[in-house]
Amino acid sequence: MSGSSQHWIASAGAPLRGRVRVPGDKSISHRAVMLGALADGVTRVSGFLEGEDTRATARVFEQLGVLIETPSASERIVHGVGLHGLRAPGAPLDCGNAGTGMRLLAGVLAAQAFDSVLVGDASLSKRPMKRVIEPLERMGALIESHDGLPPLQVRGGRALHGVEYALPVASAQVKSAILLAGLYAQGTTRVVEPHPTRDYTERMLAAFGWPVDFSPGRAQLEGGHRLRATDVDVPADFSSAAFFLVAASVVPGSELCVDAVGMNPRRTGLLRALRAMGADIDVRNEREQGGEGVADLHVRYAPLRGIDVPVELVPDMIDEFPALFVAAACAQGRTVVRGAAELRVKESDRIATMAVGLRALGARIEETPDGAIIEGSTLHGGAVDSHGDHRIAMSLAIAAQRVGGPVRIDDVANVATSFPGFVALARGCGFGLDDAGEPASDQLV
Ligand SMILES: O=C(O)C1=C[C@@H](OP(=O)(O)O)[C@@H](O)[C@H](O)C1
Ligand SMILES: C=C(OP(=O)(O)O)C(=O)O
Repeated sequence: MSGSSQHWIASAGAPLRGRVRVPGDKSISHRAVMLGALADGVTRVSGFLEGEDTRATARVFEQLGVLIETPSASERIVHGVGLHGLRAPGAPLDCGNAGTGMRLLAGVLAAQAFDSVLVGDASLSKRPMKRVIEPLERMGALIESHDGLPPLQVRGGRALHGVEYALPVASAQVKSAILLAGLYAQGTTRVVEPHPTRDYTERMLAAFGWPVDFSPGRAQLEGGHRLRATDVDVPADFSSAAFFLVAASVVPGSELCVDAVGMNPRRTGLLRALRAMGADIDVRNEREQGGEGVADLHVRYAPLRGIDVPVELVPDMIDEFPALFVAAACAQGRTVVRGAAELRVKESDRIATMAVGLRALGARIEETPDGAIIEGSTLHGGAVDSHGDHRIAMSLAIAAQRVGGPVRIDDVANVATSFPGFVALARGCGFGLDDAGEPASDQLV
């Protein structure tokens, strides 16, 4: 996807107003397809994210012999084949741009009777996979890679055994890969994390009837049970809501409500950080949806001030740093981010791409190995590149709402991986944002 010629022209629009509903949670959508496929019975998923990442995961399970129906947009009916019912694929399994897809699938496939190959796009092909290969091999798996990078050749027919594994980095993807392999392992699989991470795999396994013992920072299960199909109602993705929370906080005169957002505490670190910066965000109408807390987030413009982002918040807002960097650039004073080296191995090196992008718009920002120091600045127009990273593209579009002149944002097609419909939703509430689309072939020189 990286290198697409699709670009946006963004500029300050109107104050942001109205109510928006962002698409379904990406993490939960991936897992709903995976567990639905491995369950006995039929799982109906509503609120499924129609993003390229989650569609890639659904296609992979179709290649593995699972029937997945799409009765309407954002709905899937997954005809589970049971834990041992997947079929050998006839071709490599393409995870697209999704680290979550590839890493969790590595855990599932390591335990199958057949060989498989996991591939991804140019960005995913540069992302570290040793972090899943190492613990899975300790469980008895055999996975070949290109020095820790995809493609992954996952060998089948291996008998797995449980392990106790202390994660070197806080990663829900690695934790989940180990737990999914643990479903097939002899004995107990136990994972301990350096900081608690999102617990969707644990919660969803429990909802599918698998006994899991978990609390923040640890999870444990035994092999040898069954998953029983259950319906999954996916809440709106906090990470997608984040762009609107920051945009309305930094555009004077804004007042916006983001409806029915998933509020899992392992996801809402940005809310705590923005409030510490002085943001005016009310959490209203808290309720449950499909076993997850959701709420309507009412946000009004407020002048922000810089903060030292507490290191313990980092895993709870890991995907929200590009947006936080924009809030920091629009704030009064200095914001310091540390303990976030993981940002360097996402869809792009998010510290470097945001530093280059914001600097091109006049921000004063200094990279550090594990974060950045950002001074509140007056932003101006310019040309920036998202490097094919969806969260960078959307964050720079927010920054553009605060500038005098237009901002050209290149390489934005990847936004469809996590947030299809972003441009229309953003324009609908006041963003100045034009989707310039792919140039016609006769315009290409
Ligand atoms: O488990 C998940 O669904 C995810 C975990 C996080 O990755 P890491 O596990 O690499 O931190 C996050 O960045 C990603 O967008 C989704
Ligand atoms: C890092 C992300 O996703 P993934 O790891 O699944 O590619 C993200 O969506 O910001």
